Amino acid sequence: MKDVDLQLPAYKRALRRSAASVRDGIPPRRREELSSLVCRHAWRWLEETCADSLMVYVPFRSELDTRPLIERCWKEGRRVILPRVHGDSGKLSLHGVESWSELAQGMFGIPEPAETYSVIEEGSEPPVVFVPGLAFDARGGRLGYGCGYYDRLRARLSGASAPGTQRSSVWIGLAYGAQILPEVPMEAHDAFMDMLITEKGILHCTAEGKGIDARWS
Ligand SMILES: Nc1nc2c(c(=O)[nH]1)N(C=O)[C@@H](CNc1ccc(C(=O)N[C@@H](CCC(=O)O)C(=O)O)cc1)CN2
Ligand SMILES: Nc1ncnc2c1ncn2[C@@H]1O[C@H](COP(=O)(O)OP(=O)(O)OP(=O)(O)O)[C@@H](O)[C@H]1O
Repeated sequence: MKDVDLQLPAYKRALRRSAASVRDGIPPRRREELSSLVCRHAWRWLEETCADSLMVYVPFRSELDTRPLIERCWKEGRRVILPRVHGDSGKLSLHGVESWSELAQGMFGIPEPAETYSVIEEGSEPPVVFVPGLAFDARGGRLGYGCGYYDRLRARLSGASAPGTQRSSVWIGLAYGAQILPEVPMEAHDAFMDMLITEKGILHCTAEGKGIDARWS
C-alpha cells in the first residue's frame, strides 16, 4: 500500500468536515433563494429532455432544497423516484412517490418511502438521477457522506445496461456554487457526475474540468 492510499481516507474525512461547515455556513434564507434558482435551472433542463421519470433526493441538514423541483415534477406529470436506505446491505431501493404524505423519517432522519411502497424493479431505473453531495468538481467528481450508497447504485445501474452500450442514465449533481471545489479526490469506485447544476446554471462536466467559469449555461 502506498503512502497516498493511507492518507486518502483521512484527507476525505477532513474535506467532508470542511465542506459540511461551508454548507452549514450559508444562511438559511440564502440557501432557500439559491435552491430555488437551482431548481429552476434543473426544471429548464428537464423541459428540454423527454425524460418522463427522474430520481431525486429529499434534503436533510443544509443540503440544497429539491422540494420545489419535486413539486413541479408532480404538477407537470413527471414521475418522481426517491431512494430508501438499507443500512444492512448498503443498498438504495428506488420507489415511485406521488406526494409528501407517502414519506416517513428513515435512517439518518431523511424522509423516505416505506420499504414496500411502489418499488422500481431493477432494470427499469430512471433515465435521470439528481445526486446530493458535500462537494463536487468540474470533472464531475463528487464527495458524499462516505458510505458509498450512490457509488453502489451507479455500479448497479451501469451493470443493468447491455454490455458494450453506453450507460443510459444522466447523473446530475445539485449544489450551491460554494460546494464546487477545484478538485475532489476520486477513487476507482467513485461515480463521476455528467452534469452539475448550481445557481450559476448548468455545467457539462469534462474529464479535464478546465475553464469552469466559462462553461455555465
Ligand atoms: N438527502 C439525501 N438523501 C440521501 C443521501 C444524501 O446524501 N442526501 N445519501 C447519500 O449517500 C444516502 C444516505 N447516506 C448517508 C450516509 C451517511 C450519513 C451520515 O450521517 N453519516 C455520518 C458519518 C457516519 C460515519 O462516518 O460512519 C455523519 O455525516 O455524521 C447520512 C446519510 C441516501 N439518501
Ligand atoms: N460499487 C461498490 N461496491 C462495493 N462497495 C463500494 C462501491 N462503491 C463504493 N463502495 C464503498 O463505499 C465506501 C464509501 O465510499 P466513498 O468514501 O467514496 O463515499 P462517498 O461517495 O463519499 O459517499 P456516498 O456515496 O455515500 O454519498 C467505501 O468503503 C467503498 O469501498
